[in-house]
Amino acid sequence: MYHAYSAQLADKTARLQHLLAPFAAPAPEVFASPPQHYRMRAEFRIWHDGDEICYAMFERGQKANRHSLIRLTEFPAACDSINAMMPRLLAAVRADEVLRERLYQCEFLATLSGEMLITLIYHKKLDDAWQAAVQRLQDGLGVWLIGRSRGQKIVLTQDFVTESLNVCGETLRYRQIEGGFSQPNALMCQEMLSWSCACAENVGGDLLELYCGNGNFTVPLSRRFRRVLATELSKTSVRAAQWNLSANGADNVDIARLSAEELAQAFSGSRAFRRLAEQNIDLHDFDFSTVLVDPPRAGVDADTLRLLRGFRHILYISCNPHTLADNLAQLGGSHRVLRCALFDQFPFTEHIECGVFLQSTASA
Ligand SMILES: C[S@@+](CC[C@H](N)C(=O)[O-])C[C@H]1O[C@@H](n2cnc3c(N)ncnc32)[C@H](O)[C@@H]1O
Repeated sequence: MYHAYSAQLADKTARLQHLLAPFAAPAPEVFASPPQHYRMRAEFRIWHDGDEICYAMFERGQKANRHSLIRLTEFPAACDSINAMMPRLLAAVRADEVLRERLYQCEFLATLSGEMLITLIYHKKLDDAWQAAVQRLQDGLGVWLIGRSRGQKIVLTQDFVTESLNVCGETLRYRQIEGGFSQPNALMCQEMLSWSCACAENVGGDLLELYCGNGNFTVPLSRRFRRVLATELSKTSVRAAQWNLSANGADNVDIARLSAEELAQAFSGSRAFRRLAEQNIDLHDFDFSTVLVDPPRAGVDADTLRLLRGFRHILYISCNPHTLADNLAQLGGSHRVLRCALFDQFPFTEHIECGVFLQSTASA
């Protein structure tokens, strides 16, 4: 297993180096994951065969349909606590017709801090009988449960877990809300946060952050800048970020619900946003030295890239090195790569998560 893992990581490293070669990037700093039991999130379809049920998943690389569903009893990529909970949940649901009937999907969200949230998704209306049964299930399993069906979301106790991450020797607490984005590999997440903090050490000035999610990077980076303006599109994530900033004493951060595209418009002055004015956020009050972006797989759009060009430093976290390379090419030499890192978020998959730290060639 160890040998196979090293070989796949070496292959990913070579692929990343090849993609970043046109930008004279230094050799990547490589962060290895545990090869198994690294995922804090997992979701499964529920396979029904008469009164019998089991977990199922679509075969990797196949079209998602009934024929590509494979049944499974364990999921080695998921963390130990999810694997331990899988048979207990299944046995309890199997034994109760109200819980079992028309159960379609089940989603696990676990933390290093030992909490777990499970969402049960149904193709039926969730009534009082279901609610009584699921309350017994929650009491028996000692996890938080949520039921979902078309137009229904029933939260028994809470719809979040609280994670504890160690970043540069500091323990940070993060609320992760069901349905909001959180980094799936918590150990790699700690490495990404610590690496980003090391890049930002001694940079000074203010930080602009786009795609901030639940404030994952915002919290530790706020310690390394005078002020931070963080923006994000998803309401759920902004709600989580507000809690996370406050719980970790990050009181030098303004957070606004704006898309990256809207923020670029606000900067260019082509559009004014009431959401900024209502929070007394004036872009002129900041002295931005650095911009952090952590976009979805599609990368950064053209208008936002134009905005990025004006910053002395860019910290770019990417879940898709192909769009990262496209974006670096579009920057057209305005910045050079000072540091580069590979975080093996998803061992034994094609997926490469990486980061680059850029400095403006004008300020070099
Ligand atoms: C890869 S996640 C990163 C989140 C966060 N940095 C973290 O580490 O958890 C990308 C985030 O971008 C947000 N997002 C997607 N499209 C966006 C857009 N056009 N503008 C701003 N945020 C967007 C998503 O809601 C998600 O939270």
